[in-house]
Amino acid sequence: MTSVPATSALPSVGFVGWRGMVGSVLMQRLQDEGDFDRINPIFFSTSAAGGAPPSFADGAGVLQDAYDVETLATLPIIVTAQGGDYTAEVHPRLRATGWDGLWLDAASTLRMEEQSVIVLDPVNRSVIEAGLAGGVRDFVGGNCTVSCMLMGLGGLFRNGLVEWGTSMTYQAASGGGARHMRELLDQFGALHSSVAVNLDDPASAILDIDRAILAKQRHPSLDATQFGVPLAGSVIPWIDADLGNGQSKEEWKAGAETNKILGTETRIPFDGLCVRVGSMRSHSQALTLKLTQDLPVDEIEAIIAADNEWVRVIPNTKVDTVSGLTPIAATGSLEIPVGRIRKLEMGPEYISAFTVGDQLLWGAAEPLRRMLLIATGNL
Ligand SMILES: NC(=O)C1=CN([C@@H]2O[C@H](COP(=O)(O)OP(=O)(O)OC[C@H]3O[C@@H](n4cnc5c(N)ncnc54)[C@H](OP(=O)(O)O)[C@@H]3O)[C@@H](O)[C@H]2O)C=CC1
Ligand SMILES: N[C@@H](CC(=O)OP(=O)(O)O)C(=O)O
Repeated sequence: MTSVPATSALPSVGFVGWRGMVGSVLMQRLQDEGDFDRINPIFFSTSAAGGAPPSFADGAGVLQDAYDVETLATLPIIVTAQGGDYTAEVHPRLRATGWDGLWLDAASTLRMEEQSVIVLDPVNRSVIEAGLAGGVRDFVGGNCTVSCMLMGLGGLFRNGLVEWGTSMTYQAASGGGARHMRELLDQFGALHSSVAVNLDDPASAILDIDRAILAKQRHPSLDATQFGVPLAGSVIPWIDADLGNGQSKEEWKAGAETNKILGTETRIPFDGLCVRVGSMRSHSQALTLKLTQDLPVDEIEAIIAADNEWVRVIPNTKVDTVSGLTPIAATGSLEIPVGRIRKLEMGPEYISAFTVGDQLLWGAAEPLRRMLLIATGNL
């Protein structure tokens, strides 16, 4: 066991996975909001124990070994964005030592365990409070697509207005992590390079360019290690594991997690298709909802807009939609735009909606950051 510097009266919080995609965004949010002034951070690493702490953490000690459960067990709170394999390996060993600290996690491993709560406090603060009061010690961020959807459309769900729903997602490369983003950019670069000369010549034939791009996309030299197949200039209509029943795990999470977060007594059927697209960051989704009532569109919009301070209803016009309802518009912002709200031909209770959310903010880092604040009495 390594001794952890106990330099302050502030609660000590161990951070694992702070340099990954979710971890980096979490670190940025903690800095932006001055949250490091409220805690004593201890940084862990799975790959560089003994190394220098991150440059933003003034006075923090050297990196601790993220697999050393004795050291982890000295802390009252651990926040991890390291990933599911890490959680599966370390969490049971740590609990087996008798540790009863709070484990805050971005990975899906523990989400559906009976003794865990999925955190999204603007939507389920009461579930979180009940969990804390009832002795729950594992608090897990939800699936990014589910959390962003509920931040946008929670008003309809929480008012009992959704009979069932289906979502068709357009999920960004960053959903896979830091290495996936790099791979997508490398692919774009390689594709561009393969036709750069022709592109510079306005007289070149577009079909020649098209053929050359397709040849490059299909060529084994185009690195697709992370996604398995090329994503640049394509889409991949499968995300996460194959459950063997025709459904992907990402699709299963939509129904399972939505209902767990909401704490529904009667399950709301929610299902759809999850698709990886070549956007960099922010997940989009097109929704069809069957409402329990025939409400006018302006009333539906008002219910959505009133649910929390981050949701923004985008008027259903072309000009507002193309400027305000895209990953480029949503990225880097905590605002969740919801638009394309209209009645569908199937009947007056059927509506469409489209929403985009920065899946690294409300979809991952922000619910964990806020749970840390709740746990330390700061929210
Ligand atoms: N990406 C997303 O949108 C979302 C992810 N999640 C979940 O959060 C967890 C973490 O995901 P994510 O942050 O995307 O994963 P990343 O792959 O970006 O990071 C995970 C770990 O990989 C290690 N790593 C190795 N090489 C690199 C590198 N070049 N750059 C950065 N880190 C590297 C780091 O560990 P070390 O420093 O110890 O070497 C890091 O903590 C997963 O369980 C994921 O399912 C949840 C919601 C959304
Ligand atoms: N699966 C999501 C990101 C993610 O990590 O989800 P989860 O935390 O549910 O495994 C995506 O690839 O876009």
